[in-house]
Amino acid sequence: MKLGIIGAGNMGSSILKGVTSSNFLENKNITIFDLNKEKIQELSKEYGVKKAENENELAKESDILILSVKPNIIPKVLDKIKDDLSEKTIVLSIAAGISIGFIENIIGTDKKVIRTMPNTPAQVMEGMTAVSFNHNIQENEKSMIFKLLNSFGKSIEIEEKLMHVYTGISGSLPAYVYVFMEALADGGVLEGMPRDKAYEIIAQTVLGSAKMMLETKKHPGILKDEVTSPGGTTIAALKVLEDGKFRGTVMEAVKSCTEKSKEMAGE
Ligand SMILES: NC(=O)C1=CN([C@@H]2O[C@H](COP(=O)(O)OP(=O)(O)OC[C@H]3O[C@@H](n4cnc5c(N)ncnc54)[C@H](OP(=O)(O)O)[C@@H]3O)[C@@H](O)[C@H]2O)C=CC1
Ligand SMILES: O=C(O)[C@@H]1CCC=N1
Repeated sequence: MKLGIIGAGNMGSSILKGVTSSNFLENKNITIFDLNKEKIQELSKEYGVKKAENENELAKESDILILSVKPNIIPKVLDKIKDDLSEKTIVLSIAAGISIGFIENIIGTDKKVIRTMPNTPAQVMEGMTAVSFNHNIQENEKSMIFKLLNSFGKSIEIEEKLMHVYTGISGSLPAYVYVFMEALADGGVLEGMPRDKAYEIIAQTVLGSAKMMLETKKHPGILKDEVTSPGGTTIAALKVLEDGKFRGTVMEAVKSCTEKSKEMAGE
């Protein structure tokens, strides 16, 4: 099985890092292509993967071809490679706001097309990826794709129409979490905590909080109540967050992200 990755930017290289750290397939069976020759030279050396000379060469030799270029570049890439794809090639897009139908319109409805929405924690094998399949994907191919996606984290099949909101609660979420963590560190610095210590403390606390929710399966409200002593420190902080419309602001952010994804798709 040969895996090709077109576009080795933030997300493409995160997937590359995750897949090569797993035992999904041997690194020599992975080939990458990016317009930036220096970047692919470095990545191919770092991960022991092959590099293609161009998109066409990669499309011809890949069984699964991951498209990880910006959404506005997708039509150009598809146009270029459409004659290099066989009916067996699985084209897997990670582009925000690019539908399965849009891809089929360019390469043909007889082709195998998968739409996904991963996230950058893939590079530490803690990614979360949503997936929707077109009707040409067989059950055994679905299993293989889940193995691929699970090699760098977890994955879930969703209805394609939910991809927009999924982007709002997962694809883009790492950025909101990092802004929250940076703001927490600023608060710590304001109160005299050295910044490097603050980042370490906050990252471990966010990791532990997420792990607790996954492992205990308790409602987040219950986990919150377990931290919140009557008349204590936590409720004093939560009151400030509520006064600042924390929850409403987060909900608006998810809505705005979802709407942007729909706008990019022309919906
Ligand atoms: N970043 C993220 O967290 C996530 C991104 N995505 C999706 O992933 C895709 C890529 O995003 P991201 O990695 O952030 O973007 P980047 O700009 O970091 O990466 C895209 C890469 O593709 C290269 N490129 C441009 N044209 C071509 C081409 N014709 N052939 C090969 N490579 C090309 C770019 O080179 P150059 O810079 O020289 O143009 C760049 O290195 C997008 O569609 C986005 O919606 C999905 C989930 C999460
Ligand atoms: O910001 C973006 O458009 C991409 C999609 C999800 C995360 N990054």
